[in-house]
Amino acid sequence: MAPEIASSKEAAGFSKKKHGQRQQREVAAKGAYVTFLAGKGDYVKGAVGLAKGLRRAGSAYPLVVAVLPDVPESHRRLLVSQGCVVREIEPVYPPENQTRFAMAYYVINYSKLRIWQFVEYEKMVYLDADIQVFDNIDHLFDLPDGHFYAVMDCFCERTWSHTPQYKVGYCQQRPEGAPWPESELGPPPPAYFNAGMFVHEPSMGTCKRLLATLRVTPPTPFAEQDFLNLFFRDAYRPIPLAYNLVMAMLWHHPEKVKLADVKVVHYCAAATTSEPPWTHHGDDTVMGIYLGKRYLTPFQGSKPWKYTGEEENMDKEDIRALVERWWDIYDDESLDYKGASLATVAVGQAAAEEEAGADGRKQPFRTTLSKAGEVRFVTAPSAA
Ligand SMILES: O=c1ccn([C@@H]2O[C@H](COP(=O)(O)OP(=O)(O)O)[C@@H](O)[C@H]2O)c(=O)[nH]1
Ligand SMILES: OC[C@H]1O[C@H](O[C@@H]2[C@@H](O)[C@H](O)[C@@H](O)[C@H](O)[C@@H]2O)[C@H](O)[C@@H](O)[C@H]1O
Repeated sequence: MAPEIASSKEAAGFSKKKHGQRQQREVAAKGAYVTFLAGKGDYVKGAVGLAKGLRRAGSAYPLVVAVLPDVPESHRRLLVSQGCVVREIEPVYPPENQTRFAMAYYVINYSKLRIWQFVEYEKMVYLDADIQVFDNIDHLFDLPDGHFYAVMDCFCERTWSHTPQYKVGYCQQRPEGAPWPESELGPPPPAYFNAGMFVHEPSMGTCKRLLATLRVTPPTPFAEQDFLNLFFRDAYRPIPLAYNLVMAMLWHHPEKVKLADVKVVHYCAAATTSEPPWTHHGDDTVMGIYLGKRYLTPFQGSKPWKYTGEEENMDKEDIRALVERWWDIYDDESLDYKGASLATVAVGQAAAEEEAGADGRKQPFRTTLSKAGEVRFVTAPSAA
């Protein structure tokens, strides 16, 4: 069955039934921001930073954090203490397939599709946990219904090296650059968005169609981002770069970036290092993909909580300044949630034991690189 393409109305989850639901949901909250959290690692810092950044920007909407079952209780309590609405979601996996994702861990990102189930909200703005909001963007909730809004991505990073665009040097951000070889490859690819930030309308009908279509859609390197671009191809409406500055734009298309106008920064630059990422940073939990001579380490690069400034492109002054701005918000105690503490954050022994694992040791894992691109998870030798 060919993958189903959502119509504009479909994209809004609009259906006759929806109108009925909408009447029933008159009291439904108009909207909420939503992010996604998986695992026991440091992305929780990103979610806390995002909650504080939205507060600093004076947002009127709550932040929902969709957590996979493996997010520890201590991280959930921390998020609640920062005023977040924590909602556990079931993982979503793509059909079995031998595809190699651009990043091995992208397979967990399919679980983002669960946020279409949050039908208590009429409209949601999704933000990756490695995003920070520096200006109020609440006006996005007033965008016309019936479309899928997101910022166009850039094809110039190594993470795109598997694509025909990268091979011919074509990027949608600069179509006047290397022209798309239409005679050889047919029409250029349709506008393609970065799935780290988007405006969508939750609907059970749309969620069911997303999951049913996913079951018959072979996975591709950019995982749920590729899938969402396919499913919402007709409903997609590009919004300005200011709403999701994909970091690589700073060195691939600097002429398109006016930092003073940027409202949302996406710390998503993957970096490459000559040393295996775990030795490079002495951190057993860092994953990496072997590219032949170098390792692609998604977690380093521009992730503020892992930032060293040592990797390729990361030593640029504007990157350093943006990372500092992220930390200024994260460390600002005046931005902590002051509401009724729905839960105290017991980060004491109990939580530490919980995270250390049954045998009391921190459970590191590490990829071992049997050959370029193939990644297997094994226990870190040091912990053996
Ligand atoms: O171990 C992980 C990896 C990813 N994520 C979530 O999945 C999103 C997308 O992953 P990532 O940011 O690494 O993708 P990028 O945009 O950097 O390619 C993150 O922002 C987090 O919200 C997570 O919670 N834990
Ligand atoms: O699972 C696929 C992921 O694909 C995207 O990450 C990529 C993409 O943006 C490339 O264009 C960049 O070159 C790359 O650095 C970046 O990691 C989304 O940001 C992320 O949320 C998630 O959907």
